[in-house]
Amino acid sequence: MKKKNFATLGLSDQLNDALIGQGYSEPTPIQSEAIPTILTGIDVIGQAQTGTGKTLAFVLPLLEMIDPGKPHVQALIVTPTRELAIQIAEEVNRWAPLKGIRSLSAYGGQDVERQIRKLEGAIHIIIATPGRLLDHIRRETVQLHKLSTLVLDEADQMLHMGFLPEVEQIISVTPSRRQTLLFSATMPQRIRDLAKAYMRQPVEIEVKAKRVTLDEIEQVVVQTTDRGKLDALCHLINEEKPYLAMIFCRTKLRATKLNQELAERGYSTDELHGDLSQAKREQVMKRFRDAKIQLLVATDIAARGLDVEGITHVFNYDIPHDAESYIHRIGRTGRAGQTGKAFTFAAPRDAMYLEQIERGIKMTLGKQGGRRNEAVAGARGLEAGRASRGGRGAGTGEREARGGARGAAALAGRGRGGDAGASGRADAGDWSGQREVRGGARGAAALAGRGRGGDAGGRGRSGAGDWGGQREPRGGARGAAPQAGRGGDANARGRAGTGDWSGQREARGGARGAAAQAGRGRGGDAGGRGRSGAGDWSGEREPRGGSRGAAPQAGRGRGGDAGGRGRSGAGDWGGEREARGGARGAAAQAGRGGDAGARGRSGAGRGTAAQGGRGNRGTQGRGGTGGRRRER
Ligand SMILES: Nc1ncnc2c1ncn2[C@@H]1O[C@H](COP(=O)(O)OP(=O)(O)OP(=O)(O)O)[C@@H](O)[C@H]1O
Repeated sequence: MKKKNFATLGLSDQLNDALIGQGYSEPTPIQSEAIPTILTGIDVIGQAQTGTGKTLAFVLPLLEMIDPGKPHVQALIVTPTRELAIQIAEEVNRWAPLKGIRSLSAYGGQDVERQIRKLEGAIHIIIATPGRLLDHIRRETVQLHKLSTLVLDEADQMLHMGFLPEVEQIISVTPSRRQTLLFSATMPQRIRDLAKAYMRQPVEIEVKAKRVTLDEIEQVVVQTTDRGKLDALCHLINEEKPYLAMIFCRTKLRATKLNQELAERGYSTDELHGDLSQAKREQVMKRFRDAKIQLLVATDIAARGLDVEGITHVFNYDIPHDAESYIHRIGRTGRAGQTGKAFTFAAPRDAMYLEQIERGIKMTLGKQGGRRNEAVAGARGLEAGRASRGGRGAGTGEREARGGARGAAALAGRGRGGDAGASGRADAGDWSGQREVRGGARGAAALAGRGRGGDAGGRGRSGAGDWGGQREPRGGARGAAPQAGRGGDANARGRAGTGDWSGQREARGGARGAAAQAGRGRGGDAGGRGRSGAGDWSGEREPRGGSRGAAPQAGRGRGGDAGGRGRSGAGDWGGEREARGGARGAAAQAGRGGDAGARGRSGAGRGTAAQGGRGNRGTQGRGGTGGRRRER
């Protein structure tokens, strides 16, 4: 069977080639279903889980349908927040110039005059928040009477009370024969019914999943008290050591206060909410995206749509008041096939909300006392392993070997990737950790075999993670594989060198930089090479972030885009204790890309150290896989 790519969905070779070049060799399920339907010109309500590629599902057909020869606004994308408008505008701008399409983003807090000046040339597509768009409509600086397609992203929120009047005003100045597209991860029935009043016989595309939330996100409720919350949060942060984390609060005031408290305790943190100036909002988002801050304390303003690579954890410091908010908040992690963890703090008086959330997501969440219940988590991992029959997980851990073999099996062999015709295979992660070797072989398999990497016909290979950690070598071989095999686009190779390390103390992040983005490639764009040398270092205490600098952007380009290579050297380092995160970089995104006919390969992380060779039998181990609010 011919492998699906974007051209088989009806997109031009030009866009298809560019997508492949950027590591998007295979459409996600929502893209496969929505793109051809949208191209026929009919109305669509599209629903799929968070982080599954809905943005490109509507952006790509829009770009295909716009005629750059016609000097008027043909497509409009409306989003609930400025951050989302900026993010989508960036996505549009990645591809629009290829087709000679000009776009404009219009959102509050930005200089109107500047926007108006930009509007003087022909603009084909506008990405906007409702308030600012209405401002332009009133000033008659934007005319929508020839609009062909209107997209409401996060449609359920846009049609909720807070936005509905503005959306109706916008709709009233567009042609009635326009195409209307609605997308969201959540679409309550009452909103669907309401939406139909603004649509013409819409086709409803819903990518069915077993659950509404992603399996890739481990969800835990932390039972606490209002007074105990801050300590419980800090305890979890210290224990979990997120790479990037989002912490959600109910109000702007509470977000500011929590941010201050965390800063006083020495955390790398900042806040995001609607009381900040636009310049500050943009600066915070940039610093967070660049991993210059580890924690982002936010209100629900940041709950929807934001796609920031590297968010490993979401903390609901204040419990969300409905299931939709919960789904979107936790959906900031576990995106595009990665794994993540979501902790929700619940005080006794939050019981009602918790019930509501559990009803909404149709599952009962695991509960913990103030401290994580190690045994429960450990057992869960093993259970998952058994159930999925992925690889094998030999765990001989003794205490708190939490998560243990989980990766080794949980998702092994499973993948999104590794689709039809491909073999999905992941070796197990052997480990014999003794204390808190948490995360263990996780990387070794967690996603290995999963897929995106090493898609049908391609190879996704990742070393296994053999290691015998002794004290808190957490994260261990994780990098060695998590996304390994992911990349390596058509005809390209996504390769990441290994992460050699012999960490000693808190050498956290380890070789991570060396590869974090390695092979990933924004860097080595079409025809080019993204290469970065290794990051040698031998930090001893808290050399956190490791060789990160050495490579962060290395090979970034989704792996070495079409025809190019994304390569990153290894990160050698020798820390001593808590060499956490270990070889992670060595592969974290390594190989991202590696699709059709390509190879995504990631070297292993040789662990020579005190903490055990976390690294992997790796080089060869095959993981593989075959393959309601207003804008604030
Ligand atoms: N075909 C693809 N192959 C690989 N990665 C993809 C593909 N399509 C999208 N992605 C990536 O997946 C990530 C999530 O996509 P996107 O932000 O569109 O998710 P979403 O479904 O809109 O999520 P949310 O519901 O949270 O808004 C992005 O980083 C995007 O670049």
